[in-house]
Amino acid sequence: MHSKKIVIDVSNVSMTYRLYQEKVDSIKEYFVKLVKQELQFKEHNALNNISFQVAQGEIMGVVGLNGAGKSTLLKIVAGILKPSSGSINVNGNMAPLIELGAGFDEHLTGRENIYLNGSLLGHSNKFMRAMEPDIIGFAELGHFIDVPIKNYSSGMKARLGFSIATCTKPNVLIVDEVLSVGDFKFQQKCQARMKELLEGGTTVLFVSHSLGEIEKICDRTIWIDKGQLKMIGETAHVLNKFKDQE
Ligand SMILES: Nc1ncnc2c1ncn2[C@@H]1O[C@H](COP(=O)(O)OP(=O)(O)OP(=O)(O)O)[C@@H](O)[C@H]1O
Repeated sequence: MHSKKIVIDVSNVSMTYRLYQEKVDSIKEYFVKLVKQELQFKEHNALNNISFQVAQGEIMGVVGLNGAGKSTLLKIVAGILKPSSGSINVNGNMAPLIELGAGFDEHLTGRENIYLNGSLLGHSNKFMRAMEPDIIGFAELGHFIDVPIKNYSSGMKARLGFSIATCTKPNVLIVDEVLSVGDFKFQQKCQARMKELLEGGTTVLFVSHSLGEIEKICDRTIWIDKGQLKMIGETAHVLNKFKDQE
């Protein structure tokens, strides 16, 4: 393990959210209170000094009870959230399969959003033009591809998001419960595509509540408990301890 290249390096990461206590009735009132520093908030420590490394080709699972901090951790690794302290280093091109379609513009059509989302993922227009037929075909949106996204169901949005995020073979995949996207037929397609991506050395960080799924695919697993890294190690061992605690 130690001789392998480190692809994900998380070092002393902490995350504190501010939970505002007061109810403000308008944006104006919010800004007035903000400027006067009258907004009361409580701080919530969602992650506390987390450090771990994932080596090239390793599939790392993340387990923990509701609210433990798993999604926060994934969003930080994916660069969607900035940690309050600590650092993250990711080596390689990453496809975050979390909050699928979060970067979509509701007023643009599915086809236009392919280009928008592609550029957010760092792809050129020319590249996205080449990928467009495959993306549209996989998402199975039919004529809806030229309809503004605001008319899509949440499943349709997620299908397009998944299709765009996986149109290239990334070497780092960040996955949050993505296998529950869409209906069961689409889930099977997602699983097949995930399997393809996993073959051939992709490094993965994978959050799931399905311990069976984690056991099936993860080499090592991290257990997050109330924002703390409770345990990291070989999957079967960590899952046994995790189940014992519940
Ligand atoms: N934007 C936010 N603002 C304030 N608090 C937040 C925010 N996002 C998450 N939290 C809080 O941080 C903690 C960790 O949340 P997170 O979503 O990371 O947990 P999780 O382990 O992914 O949970 P679940 O299994 O339920 O999805 C929770 O207590 C949650 O309420």
